[in-house]
Amino acid sequence: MDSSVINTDLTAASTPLRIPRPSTPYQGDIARYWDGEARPVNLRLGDVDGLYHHHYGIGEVDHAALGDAEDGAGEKKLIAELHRLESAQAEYLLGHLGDIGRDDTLLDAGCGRGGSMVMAHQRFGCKVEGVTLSAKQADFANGRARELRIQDHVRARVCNMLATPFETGSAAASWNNESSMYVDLHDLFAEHSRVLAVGGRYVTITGCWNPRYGQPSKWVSQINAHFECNIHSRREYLRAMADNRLVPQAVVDLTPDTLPYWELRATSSLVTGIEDAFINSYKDGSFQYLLIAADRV
Ligand SMILES: C[S@@+](CC[C@H](N)C(=O)[O-])C[C@H]1O[C@@H](n2cnc3c(N)ncnc32)[C@H](O)[C@@H]1O
Ligand SMILES: CC(C)=CCC/C(C)=C/COP(=O)(O)OP(=O)(O)O
Ligand SMILES: [Mg+2]
Repeated sequence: MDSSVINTDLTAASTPLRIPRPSTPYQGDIARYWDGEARPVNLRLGDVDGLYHHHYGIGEVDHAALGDAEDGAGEKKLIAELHRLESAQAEYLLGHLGDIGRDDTLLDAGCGRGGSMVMAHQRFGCKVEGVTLSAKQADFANGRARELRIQDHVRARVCNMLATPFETGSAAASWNNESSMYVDLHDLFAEHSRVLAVGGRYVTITGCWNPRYGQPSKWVSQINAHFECNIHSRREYLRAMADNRLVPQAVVDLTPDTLPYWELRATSSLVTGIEDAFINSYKDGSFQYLLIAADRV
């Protein structure tokens, strides 16, 4: 059997999905990275309500909801608060997808453990197709969909987001939530542009380096090394979109909105060591947390 072939029948949810080989050695590294990922900062937050995210939070911290962090109850409240901010980030992204109907199909490019896919289905009642390089993540996301009995609407598959099996023009909207720093942006937006219907909406929330700073700062380099990713500049996003029939309708600098999340996270027992790089680079202006929503024209 050719293991590079992917099942392209989108209606056959119960058909076992054959796992494609990663296209490049780098993608093999990224698949292994996410297959092996089990950080408490992600799993314990997901355990709060069963929505498992691999992105960061936005919004004001509700200090009244936080107890004394020294005792166990305080730690639990802090985890719930970090999770609330991460879910608020996903809701904010979904709020930029436009009018989505129950019969529409959405694409989550780099879907992780599927938290945003579940939220999208719960919000719009539509189908959501996700792709990730990690078989462990896809299994996890599909397991959650089965537990929620929404497996006929929410499905993750192991697939390269630069070459998906989805039909041309089949998606009403698509997004990357903190997953575009693993791919070439021209290749990425060419594929979104192909899969999106004309008039469809593309949204990304991403960290990008700020061309006004000059070059990627040492903090940005540290984040790249930590996650084995390649953070692009804001300019690259806008240029690659323009080259692929994606016309920005909203560009929102979420940097001030994500800083409270990081400052709270830095006080928790779940720190991973990357907190200072985010806080310092957001504060020195070398790095930005951005939402871009674009129309496929
Ligand atoms: C930081 S996680 C974000 C997960 C998810 N978007 C979320 O918000 O929870 C990055 C994701 O991008 C995926 N990814 C990276 N490169 C990819 C590629 N070429 N094709 C498909 N998925 C990819 C990883 O497998 C991982 O699921
Ligand atoms: C904004 C940028 C540059 C993001 C890089 C991509 C990334 C690893 C996101 C968070 O994943 P995670 O939730 O698994 O990370 P953590 O364990 O730090 O919470
Ligand atoms: Mg996380």
